[in-house]
Amino acid sequence: MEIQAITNGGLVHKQVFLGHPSNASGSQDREEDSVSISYPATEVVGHGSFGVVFTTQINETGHRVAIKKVLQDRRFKNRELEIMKQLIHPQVVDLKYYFYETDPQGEVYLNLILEYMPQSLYQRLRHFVTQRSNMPRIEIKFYIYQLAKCLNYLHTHAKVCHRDIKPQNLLVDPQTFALKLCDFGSAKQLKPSEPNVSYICSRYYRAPELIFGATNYTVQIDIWSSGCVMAELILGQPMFPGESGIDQLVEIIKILGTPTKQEICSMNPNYMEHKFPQIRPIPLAKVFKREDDETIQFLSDMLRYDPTERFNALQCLCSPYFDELRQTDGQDPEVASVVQNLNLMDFSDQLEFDSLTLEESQAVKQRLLS
Ligand SMILES: Nc1ncnc2c1ncn2[C@@H]1O[C@H](COP(=O)(O)OP(=O)(O)OP(=O)(O)O)[C@@H](O)[C@H]1O
Repeated sequence: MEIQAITNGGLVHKQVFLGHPSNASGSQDREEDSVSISYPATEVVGHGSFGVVFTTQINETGHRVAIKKVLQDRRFKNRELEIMKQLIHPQVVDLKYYFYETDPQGEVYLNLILEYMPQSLYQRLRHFVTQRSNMPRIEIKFYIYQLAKCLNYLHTHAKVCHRDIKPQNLLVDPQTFALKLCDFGSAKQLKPSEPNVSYICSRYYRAPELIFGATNYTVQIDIWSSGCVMAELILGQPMFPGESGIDQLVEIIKILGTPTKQEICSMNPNYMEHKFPQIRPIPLAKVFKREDDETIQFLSDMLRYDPTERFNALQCLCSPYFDELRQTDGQDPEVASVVQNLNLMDFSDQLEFDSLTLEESQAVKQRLLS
């Protein structure tokens, strides 16, 4: 779903709740957490599977925002809202406010007022593809680094799995190269003791354990999707363009080869007895002919069948592939200025390393900041 806005003059006045209420523990909507705002009325043009998104500017703050309107089932809390209220990170689209509306038929709608970003990564990539050119390697590196930073925060601090990482849900500003994750409509806090549905995530980006129908999957499914996104930015087209659920597995096997018994066991032990045709892997260096060793190695670390062998978000951040962003001596001044403006080397102990022991976090910091 893409968004557009047509302003038709009139001002809308709304009493809205703050996206991050002062009393973080309470999920009740409290009057003391509400403010009044106004914005020019906009006509909705884009429709998605769950709702509509339009854009406007808040009069009181001057902030450009995107308003996502979704049908709200009165019987349940909205999971997207509950998750977004908790998330505060530079690489997550910020929930500024929210409000409810009832239409003449009595249907309740939830409106999420979000920080605005000019483009999706999907649109950005199309820009290069239509020009028959490639996205510059350094631009890919800026985006994938921010995605890894975002997932490290989501997975370790917030314990949230996004479950729908794809270029359409990664919003970018091509002027600054900032990237922010949006659409938490499929996101969930995964608990090891509770099963989760496997029919989530958009087809091309689905981790193999989801295709195998696993219900005990982990946040590592987001890393697979991120590997697919990175591959797509390099290739200019999806790496595994499956035409159906099962064809998706065929596309993966065509490149990575048939998974071993142990890999299948790690994805879903129920498939152990299943016979798969034996296909040999194609080395990634052949698929990505013009990429250097670090890039190939990093892609293969993200695109592993076994979710426990697949890099986690922090391992991704530590990959030599990103050393170009960390280099201090002789770094290209343009790269250095993007790194500085986006605060890419800024880490908050509390948000980003709180799953590590003191020793581990010191070692990681040395790697990340050297
Ligand atoms: N904060 C934002 N700033 C700018 N554009 C946004 C923003 N949030 C969403 N969009 C645009 O709206 C599209 C749809 O948003 P989102 O994915 O949250 O809605 P959805 O109903 O879940 O859509 P879909 O059916 O594509 O899953 C995004 O792909 C993006 O193009």
